[in-house]
Amino acid sequence: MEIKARAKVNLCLHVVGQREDGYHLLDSLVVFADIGDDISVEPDNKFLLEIDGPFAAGLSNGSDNLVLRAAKMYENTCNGAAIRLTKTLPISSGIGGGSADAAAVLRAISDMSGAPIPADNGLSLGADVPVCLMGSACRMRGIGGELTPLHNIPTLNAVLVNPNVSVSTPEIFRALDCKTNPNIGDFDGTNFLEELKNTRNDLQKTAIQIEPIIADCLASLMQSDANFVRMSGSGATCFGLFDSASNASHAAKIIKKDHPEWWVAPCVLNGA
Ligand SMILES: C[C@](O)(CO)[C@H](O)COP(=O)(O)OP(=O)(O)OC[C@H]1O[C@@H](n2ccc(N)nc2=O)[C@H](O)[C@@H]1O
Ligand SMILES: Nc1ncnc2c1ncn2[C@@H]1O[C@H](COP(=O)(O)OP(=O)(O)OP(=O)(O)O)[C@@H](O)[C@H]1O
Repeated sequence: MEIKARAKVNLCLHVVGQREDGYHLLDSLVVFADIGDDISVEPDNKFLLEIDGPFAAGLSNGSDNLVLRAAKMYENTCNGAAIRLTKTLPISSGIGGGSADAAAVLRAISDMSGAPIPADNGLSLGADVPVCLMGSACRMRGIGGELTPLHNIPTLNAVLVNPNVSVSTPEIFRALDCKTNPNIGDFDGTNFLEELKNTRNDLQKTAIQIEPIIADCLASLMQSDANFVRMSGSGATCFGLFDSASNASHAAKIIKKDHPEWWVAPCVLNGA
């Protein structure tokens, strides 16, 4: 079974509170790209993981890999699975690569073996796993597990830019100076870009303080005539939105030419 573990983009991410256990309460609009990691899953008598692809070197195939942690949630309901992960998304980059991989494996083993998806929808593996299991535009609240589907978000031509710098999600949350920001408010998508401009990524300022190169990514997207730019998740990946696929592709070529060491990916967000 072959599955695409699609990149997640937080169009906005408001930090609206903090629980006693330290986890933050979020209010986020999440969409998915048509690009991601590739995963193949076949039945086996034990759980095995092989990794290849451009970002394979940053990961071990040991028991800490989210793919194996997801697979082992089926230890009592499935004999095993041989899994291949082709890692094309940068690691610790704010586009949920690890969570998308985990969600894809939860789905694949459930389909393959008939075992039900775990009751917490993978939340114990990572706050982004439930939204990645949903795999379509959602408003995400709570610590990540409260999901409401969104039907009025348009299909978006985008460019994702990562400066090849890993960002630690806990470090960014810890360094926030305000953890009680306002919620998103009403968002029905009828005047999408205008409504989006009234939202925020409350992690962006802190992420730029820790990794100033994120500001360069945002600036390069602005200079290539994006209609809107912002950082996704805890960074460092930034996205720009464009009028057309050809404008996005043109912008991606220019940014890559100026910054050959960056990961630059034109894509479609919230496509069919
Ligand atoms: C920033 C987001 O990507 C937004 O979509 C997610 O909230 C993070 O999702 P994730 O990487 O799957 O996060 P996890 O692996 O569950 O958490 C990593 C760390 O981020 C912090 N964390 C995460 C989610 C959350 N709601 N509050 C937090 O404070 C915690 O310190 C946690 O130990
Ligand atoms: N299969 C995997 N793919 C990516 N990262 C993994 C995987 N398994 C474990 N990890 C670990 O999980 C951590 C975060 O990975 P991930 O790439 O999902 O971060 P992220 O893109 O910042 O996600 P988010 O947007 O959810 O914060 C890293 O420390 C990484 O080493």
